[in-house]
Amino acid sequence: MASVGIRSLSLCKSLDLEYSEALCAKLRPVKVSVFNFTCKKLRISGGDTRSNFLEPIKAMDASKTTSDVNGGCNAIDDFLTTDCDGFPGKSTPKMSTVGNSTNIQWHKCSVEKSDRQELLKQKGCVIWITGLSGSGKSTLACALSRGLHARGKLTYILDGDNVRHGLNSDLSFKAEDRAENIRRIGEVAKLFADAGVICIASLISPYRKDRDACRALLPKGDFVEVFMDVPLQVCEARDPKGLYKLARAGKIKGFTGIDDPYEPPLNSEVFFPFS
Ligand SMILES: Nc1ncnc2c1ncn2[C@@H]1O[C@H](COP(=O)(O)OS(=O)(=O)O)[C@@H](OP(=O)(O)O)[C@H]1O
Ligand SMILES: Nc1ncnc2c1ncn2[C@@H]1O[C@H](COP(=O)(O)OP(=O)(O)O)[C@@H](O)[C@H]1O
Repeated sequence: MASVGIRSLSLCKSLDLEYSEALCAKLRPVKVSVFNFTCKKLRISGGDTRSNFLEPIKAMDASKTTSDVNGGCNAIDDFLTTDCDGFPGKSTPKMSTVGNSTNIQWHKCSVEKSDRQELLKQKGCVIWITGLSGSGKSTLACALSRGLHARGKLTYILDGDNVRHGLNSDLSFKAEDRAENIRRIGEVAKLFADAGVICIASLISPYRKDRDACRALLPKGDFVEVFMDVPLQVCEARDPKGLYKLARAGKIKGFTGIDDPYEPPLNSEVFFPFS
């Protein structure tokens, strides 16, 4: 009989998600609350949202001729990008070097994360599900997404297997490629959270250092690590894709849990122990 452990779920007050998937019937239902967000005033409302939204743009466009002489930073530009620092005639832009990218500049927009969160009435965050192949990561991710969707919350799943079909199709399973896989997914997850979306990342992410680096990308409290603490023997007995069998037969090299390490989290916010 499996049981559910929760180390800390203090993130949520306003919405409780009862996790009780049919597939996970053996698990005791767990209240997962991640979304404590008090909605402030909404700026866009009413049935005719689209045309209301355009009114201020039209009004500002009418004043375009007078402000156009002003370094190309006219009223409509102001509305779309209040920050005109990048335009000629304005303050000297501050250039940076990040990794191999030189002479780059962060462009700030007046529509910020908080505005998007207000619009969506939720808090953008990352729920990071880690565990061995076959531990139930995808099942939990999907159940969580379905439960939140039913409650009007916008979610998006970044599943390791799926992302490897596109963005990360150039990566193998050797250690440095796994690290790059996790780094990229961490960065994408951060963008989703910045968009105000509840991003559910579901990937083995076997190395602690890589997961911790993803955590460090987000403000404190916005990264919720969920550990599927299911023993190798259980995952191997499930073996839904037959990969453990192939790994044991030596047909897959470097398979997590068999001949590649899995480093369990030391302090995950949520864990699902199997007993
Ligand atoms: N060598 C090796 N080790 C582990 N897993 C392997 C391997 N080769 C292929 N697979 C399949 O790839 C899925 C894991 O991809 P991830 O992107 O989540 O892995 S990782 O985070 O980069 O370690 C994983 O899917 P899940 O079972 O959903 O975890 C496996 O089906
Ligand atoms: N709580 C659970 N109890 C029993 N079986 C489960 C549970 N969660 C998932 N499974 C089954 O285990 C297998 C692996 O689940 P999956 O979600 O694909 O794991 P992962 O994404 O970690 O590889 C699937 O056959 C799934 O139906």
